[in-house]
Amino acid sequence: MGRVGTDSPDVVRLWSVKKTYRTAAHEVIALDGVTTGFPAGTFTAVMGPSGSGKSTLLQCAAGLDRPDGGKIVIDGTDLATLKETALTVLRRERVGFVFQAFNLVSALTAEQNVSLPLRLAGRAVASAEVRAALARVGMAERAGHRPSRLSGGEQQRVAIARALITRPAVVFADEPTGALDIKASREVLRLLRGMVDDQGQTVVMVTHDPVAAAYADRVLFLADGRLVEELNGKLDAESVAARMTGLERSAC
Ligand SMILES: Nc1ncnc2c1ncn2[C@@H]1O[C@H](COP(=O)(O)OP(=O)(O)OP(=O)(O)O)[C@@H](O)[C@H]1O
Repeated sequence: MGRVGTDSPDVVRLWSVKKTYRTAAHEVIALDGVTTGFPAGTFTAVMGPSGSGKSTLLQCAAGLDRPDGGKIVIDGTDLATLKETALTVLRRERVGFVFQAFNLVSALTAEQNVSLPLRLAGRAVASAEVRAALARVGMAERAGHRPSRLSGGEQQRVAIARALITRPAVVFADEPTGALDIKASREVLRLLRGMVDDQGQTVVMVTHDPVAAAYADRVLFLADGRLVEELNGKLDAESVAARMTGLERSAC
């Protein structure tokens, strides 16, 4: 595998990443030369107007989609050096995903959903480990429930336990609170924040919500496929919202 130098503190790094979608009628430049890194143990939010390339950035950075230019390194491995099977293995073992729609398997209990990534990776499933993962997200009592018997917030907490069970190098979350009410959203954001603070997890989250973004250590702003600004340090929802409004106005 194409391991590269590990002197970078970034768990994921992108250099001049480009992605163009071509249809018969037209072509869209979704990412137009994005260079950035996601340092270990940090929480990054990605924001930007609709169509600015946020999901494409996340898909490429997570190895779910291939860019057509530039370079992406996850946990020391240059993704361009991996064939599809090796890329699938890297995603399964080194990357955790949390989606807006939870994406739990409806026929499986919470406990079975959380153990699924271990089974897929051919690893031994220790029931105590799975129970501990559910306990960390406050779902120990509901381990035997199927998703249909859980609220949206509870399903997302199970999805977070599932994302963490393989001890991934990085967790990518695409609008993880997009389908939740305010209370459930806050619980999910507190969990993501806690994963970073308590376990040194690296989290990258796409969101439209300035309140959600303010839980992060840093906010990247995309416009027309380019990184146009970054906020760091002590973030508050008002300043994130003000920056977003500025970007949306200039996108009109
Ligand atoms: N599979 C695809 N085929 C063609 N064009 C696409 C495809 N996926 C995305 N695009 C286009 O690429 C651009 C970036 O899309 P992307 O979904 O990454 O933006 P986004 O910032 O996540 O948007 P939103 O906030 O609305 O989800 C948009 O113009 C979109 O229409």
